[in-house]
Amino acid sequence: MMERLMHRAAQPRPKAVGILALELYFPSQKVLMTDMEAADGCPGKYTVGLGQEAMAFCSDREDAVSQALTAAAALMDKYGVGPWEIGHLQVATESGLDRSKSIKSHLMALFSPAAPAASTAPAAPAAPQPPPPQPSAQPASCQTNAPTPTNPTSPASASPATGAAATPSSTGAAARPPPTSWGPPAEGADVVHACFGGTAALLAAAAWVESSRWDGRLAMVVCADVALYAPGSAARATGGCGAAAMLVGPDAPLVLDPLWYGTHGQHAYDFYKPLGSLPYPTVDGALTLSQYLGSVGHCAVQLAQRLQAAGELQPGEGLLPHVCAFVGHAPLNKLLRKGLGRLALMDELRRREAVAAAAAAAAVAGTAAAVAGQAVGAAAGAAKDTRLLTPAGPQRQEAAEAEVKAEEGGESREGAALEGGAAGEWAQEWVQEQHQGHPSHSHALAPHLVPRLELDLGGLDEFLPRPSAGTTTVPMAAGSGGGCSVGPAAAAAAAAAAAAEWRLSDKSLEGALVEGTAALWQELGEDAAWLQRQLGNSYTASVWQGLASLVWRRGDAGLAGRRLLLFSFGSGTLAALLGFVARGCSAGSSSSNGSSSSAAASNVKDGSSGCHGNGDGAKQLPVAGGGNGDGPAFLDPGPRDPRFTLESIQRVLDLDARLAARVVRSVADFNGVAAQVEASYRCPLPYTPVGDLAAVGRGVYYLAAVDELGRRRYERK
Ligand SMILES: CC(=O)CC(=O)SCCNC(=O)CCNC(=O)[C@H](O)C(C)(C)COP(=O)(O)OP(=O)(O)OC[C@H]1O[C@@H](n2cnc3c(N)ncnc32)[C@H](O)[C@@H]1OP(=O)(O)O
Repeated sequence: MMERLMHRAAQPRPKAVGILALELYFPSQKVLMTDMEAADGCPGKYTVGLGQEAMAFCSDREDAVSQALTAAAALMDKYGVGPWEIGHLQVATESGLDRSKSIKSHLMALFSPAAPAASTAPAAPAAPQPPPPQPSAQPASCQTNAPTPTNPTSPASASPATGAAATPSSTGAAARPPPTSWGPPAEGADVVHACFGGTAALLAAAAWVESSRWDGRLAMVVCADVALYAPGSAARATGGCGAAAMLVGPDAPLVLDPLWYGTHGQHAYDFYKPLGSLPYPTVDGALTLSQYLGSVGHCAVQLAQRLQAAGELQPGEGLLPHVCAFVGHAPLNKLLRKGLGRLALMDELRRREAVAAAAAAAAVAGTAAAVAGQAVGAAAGAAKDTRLLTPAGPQRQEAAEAEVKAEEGGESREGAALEGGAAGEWAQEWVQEQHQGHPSHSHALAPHLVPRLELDLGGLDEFLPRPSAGTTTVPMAAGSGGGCSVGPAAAAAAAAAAAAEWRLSDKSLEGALVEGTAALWQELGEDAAWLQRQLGNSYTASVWQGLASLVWRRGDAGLAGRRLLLFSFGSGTLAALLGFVARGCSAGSSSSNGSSSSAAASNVKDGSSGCHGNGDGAKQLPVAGGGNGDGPAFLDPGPRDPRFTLESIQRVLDLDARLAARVVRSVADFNGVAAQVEASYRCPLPYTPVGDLAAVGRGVYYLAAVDELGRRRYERK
């Protein structure tokens, strides 16, 4: 037994684990924000103030279960993936309908070896138990029905599942033949943590693929939610709904970079769903916003520290010049823009810290040589790569002078020692593997994106290092006044935490950051936010809708070889900044920077590669970062399964057509449908949904009935 385990441990581990395939589902109906503004008498508030265009909504025919079923089934259809290929299934939601029975258990109907499910009817019932007590008053829109037959097959469920939402094998690839025996993906379960659940599920799926328990199959992650807020509440216009399904496995076109990972967790009652008979959350709107933006800061600090410990980021170097896109959880578009502004602020803080630390060290050493060397080196690196928020006045002058001096002195940051630090040896291995032996990845990758910005950052200097070593006075969080004396390590941690939340409630700084990063937003944020603006919030699925939007708009040519930064947030609070590296088939990114590698070229002559269609069989390497010339090359041949490439994801998404097919409903219609959904939470059993089936597209799962024992039956149209 031990030998067998050791043998498995010695086998090569899966590489480049990440997202292989991505599919979305959003319902066919939407309400326009301009119409909601007119109805609420607040022109401009939802379109300009929140930055939204439209909100997707659904009737009581659809819920988190039906949407999860639709997205998962459509993914398998369109990518030609057989149920036997999936060995692990995670589901994320915050719109659960049952406190015990998981959504995953409903999805298992798709993995029956006997037959794929067109209907998810419950099996023959056990001896009926007395139904739980129900509210005596039956809402006007409730409809009772006769007890549901035990194993019904409706005409709809017998029809093939095709249509707008699910076109079988859109990638043109057939599912691999089933093995003689296979088991359903029993591993994995529902994950609940507000909107962060999808990311937690994705990380768990990736961890399974990377673990010694991996059986060689793929993992699937499904995120589904309905965001509906109480009528008349400030949050009403920030609803939405939808689902995302992803396949996770090795040799992915969107690789989860284990180094690019910064997290934050905190207890807060900003948004939650206490037990009750309504679908609405309890929201402290202002607190949700500060939790979100504070989490951006905390995650950025953590991520930068991790990268610096692994030698991937120099002191003073910012995160944003290393990424080609920013994708975020999007309750409202304006918040995403503020999030990007906050990231830019964190980069600026790092830059100033490095300048101040070097100056403090030089002051302590008291030598002119130290001033010329360390201070100038750090300042120059920072000034060169992180000009997101160019300081005003004397500091700007100082930074500019330092940059010039460094360039004159031929300072090279490539020579910086690689620190193992907390990231440890595995991190260095990853760096070596991915970056062809270049330990540092510190080129200014996207300096052309960096805007000049005049900002009053008064008070920021309080956070910067002082010449004295040892005991330090740590400034407290914004506006709190005095500080306290602590040791250096604790001081550093406290200063980092305080910096992450620096002037969080300052609306004028917030506005200035949004304005100052307007051009950066167009470059990094707009492509991902494009879809989210048109759908509204769909909680766990939101951030993956952003990723889909980015792939749809940029495709292989605009993403291959580049890194994107994804911010996931869930109230309560958990958050993460994650880096993905896009691996493509096109030579676009490499031809723009002129880099190639014969070693990598020989790797792709393998006929099984998903990236062999570029003429001479010798694929040019994509390059990390913005592709402006001198970034280190990734040493891999790109995705290997032709079903799973950036191009196939883009083709499957087909977002223009799907968005165009949606139907605009009036605010009155939306309110009527939402009232039915609310009523369905209080209806006695058995219950038949009242929502119009004509609004359910072909290939879409819907709720057919709820029986007298509360068992829900879904069918596919
Ligand atoms: C829910 C999750 O998914 C988890 C999270 O991420 S939590 C983070 C986001 N929180 C939520 O989505 C909670 C649900 N939503 C809400 O509670 C509320 O919609 C909200 C708190 C986001 C806003 O509610 P509000 O108090 O009515 O908004 P209010 O602050 O008055 O106006 C919003 C913006 O529109 C602007 N605005 C207001 N009226 C305007 C008008 N007529 N024209 C143009 N702009 C206008 C305001 O100036 C404000 O802009 P800034 O924030 O940039 O200053």
